[in-house]
Order: sequence, then structure tokens, then C-alpha cells
Amino acid sequence: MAADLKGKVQTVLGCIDPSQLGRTLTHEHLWCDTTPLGMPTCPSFLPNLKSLPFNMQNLGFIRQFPYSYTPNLTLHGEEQHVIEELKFFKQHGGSSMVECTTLGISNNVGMLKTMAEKTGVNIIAGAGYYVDSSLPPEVHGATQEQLVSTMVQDITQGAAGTSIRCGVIGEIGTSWPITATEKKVLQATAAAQTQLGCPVIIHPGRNKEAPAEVIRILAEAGGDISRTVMSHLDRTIYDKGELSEFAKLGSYLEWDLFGIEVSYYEQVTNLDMPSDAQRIQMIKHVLDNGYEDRVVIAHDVHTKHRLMHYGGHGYSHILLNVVPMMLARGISQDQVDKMLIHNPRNWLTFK
Ligand SMILES: CCC(=O)NCCS(=O)(=O)O
Repeated sequence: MAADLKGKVQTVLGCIDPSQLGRTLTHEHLWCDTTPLGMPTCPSFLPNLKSLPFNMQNLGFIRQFPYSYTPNLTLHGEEQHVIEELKFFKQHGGSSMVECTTLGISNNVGMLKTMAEKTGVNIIAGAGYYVDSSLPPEVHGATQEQLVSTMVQDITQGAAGTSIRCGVIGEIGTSWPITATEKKVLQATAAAQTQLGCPVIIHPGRNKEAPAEVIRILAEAGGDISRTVMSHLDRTIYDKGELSEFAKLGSYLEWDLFGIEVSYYEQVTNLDMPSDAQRIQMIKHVLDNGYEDRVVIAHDVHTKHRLMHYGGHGYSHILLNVVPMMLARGISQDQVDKMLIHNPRNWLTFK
């Protein structure tokens, strides 16, 4: 355990008392590039999206096929717009964000520090590794001990040769089936978490068995499941019974694709992406079953078209639009505060 971190939350500007966090989105990206992941095969009727400008005329195509439009896949160069949106988030009662960009999709702690300084939003940066297909050869070739050492250094000394420290491990990327490199990274994550008492966040593969399999690997390697967030449950577990079974494993449960209101899911075309209303129904189900201390929420903004500048919902959609929907559907203010304030605070505090 890192003595100086115990009882604190570590932001890119240094440690803060957990009570300073306020309303916290637990899974966002402010600076990332998912181009290395490749693109899905898009329908033949589409115009050549690569050559189209990002304008109103093409916004319908881009919203329906966001991953087929290369310029949409990067937030690089958008820092001024992101900074404006962070200020807007703060004006509307937001306070903190976990920035989950890890190695493989262009993490940049220096940029996060600048954004935090210019906006006053607490930004907690993620250490670690994204999915196998995004990773450079040296990660595939590294030993588990080397990966542990790098993640521990990112949290205790500073990331990428800077003195800017990460405050969480993840999002740790996994595919389905989980690859050998991803299993090694998960085992290293559990070992680093044991040393540091730090929070962990996981990106599961797109299969309903994936979250439980990740938890099994982490638990076997000594990880603290009660301090681990399982992301993207929106597009991973669709059945309430299966969700109840997964909740019993003890991780935080995260719905983090709020704002995506297109049911066609380009990444897995035989799965329907739920609407915000359906996300709220699933959350209400777990709240009604006693898991109100386990739910966290976010938007996972990672493409241009979801920024307000490009006609998207932005980082304030949950505060402005989703919370009123939740309250109108029988979720209490106390439960909303748990999802946005108390649960993120408990998760992010080093033990
Ligand atoms: C880098 C952000 C990301 O990949 N988010 C997950 C999207 S999805 O797998 O839920 O479609």
C-alpha cells in the first residue's frame, strides 16, 4: 500500500480529500484516438465516408455509423471544445471525471493536466493497457512483473516520464475471448492493486460471459473485486436475471454509454444498443435489488460526434437530462446522489 495515498483521491493536479470530489462521472475520455482499433465493415450503400466533411448534411450517416467515419475516431485537436464542455459541466453542477484512456488509444496525462488547470474540474487519469489489438509489441513481450512495475510507477511517481500521477488503473481493455496478453495484464492489474490499494476499472469484451470471466481472473490473482468497476454493462448484459447473477460477484456496476440513442450497434450488429430509458430500467432493477451502493454512471464520450460542438449530447447530458428522467421513473434523489457522488468517492479513495 502507498502510505501517502491512503484515504486520498489522486487527480492529475495532486491528491485531494475525497469530500472534494462532488458529482463524478466515472468513465470518460477527453483526449483519445481509437483509430488503431480498425473499423467495422459498413454497408455498401454508404457514400465513401472517409472523404466526407463533418457537417450537418452528413451527421445522419455519422450518427448511424460512427465507427465507419475515420475523422470521428479521434478527439485529438479538439481540446478547446473539450475545455469549453468541461466548463459547461462545472457550471451545471459537475465536479470530477475519471479519464479512462490507457495505452493503445493515445493517453496523454500532460493534456489532462492542462485541461484540469484551465477548467477546475478534478480529472483522475487511468494507468494501464487497452485491448490486445491496440497494444504495441513491447506489451505483448513484457513480463507480468514489468507491467506491474509500470502501473505502480504511473500511480506513485508519474506517467509517461512526467511527474503527473494516475489515480486509477484502467480502463483495462479485454476482448472476447480474452487473449493471453489481456490475461497477463489482468493478473498484473490485480498485483498492482494489491500493492497500492487503488481503484480499478475494466472494459469487458462484447459477450455476456465476459464480465464474470474477468472477475474470475482478477479474483484468482488476488484483486479486490469490491474496488473494481465493470464498465459497459449497457451493451454486455441485457437480461435482468443475468444482471442479478453478475451483481452478486461484488464489483461496481457501470452504465456508461448514456447519450447513445441509436439502437443499431455497429460493433456487434446482432445486438441492440439500449436507449437511455432502457439503461435506467436496468439500473432501477439493480437498485430495487439492494445494489444502490454499487452503481456508477457515465457517457464514455470517445468520438467527436458525441461532443456538443459536433451536435452531440456532451459530458453534461447525465446531469441535465438523465437525472430528471431517473427521478421521474421512481429513482430517489438519495439514490442519484449515491451513483454520482458517494459511490465514485468510495471507489476512488485509496485504501
Ligand atoms: C475507447 C472507448 C471505448 O472503446 N468504449 C467502448 C465502446 S463499446 O465497446 O461499449 O461500444
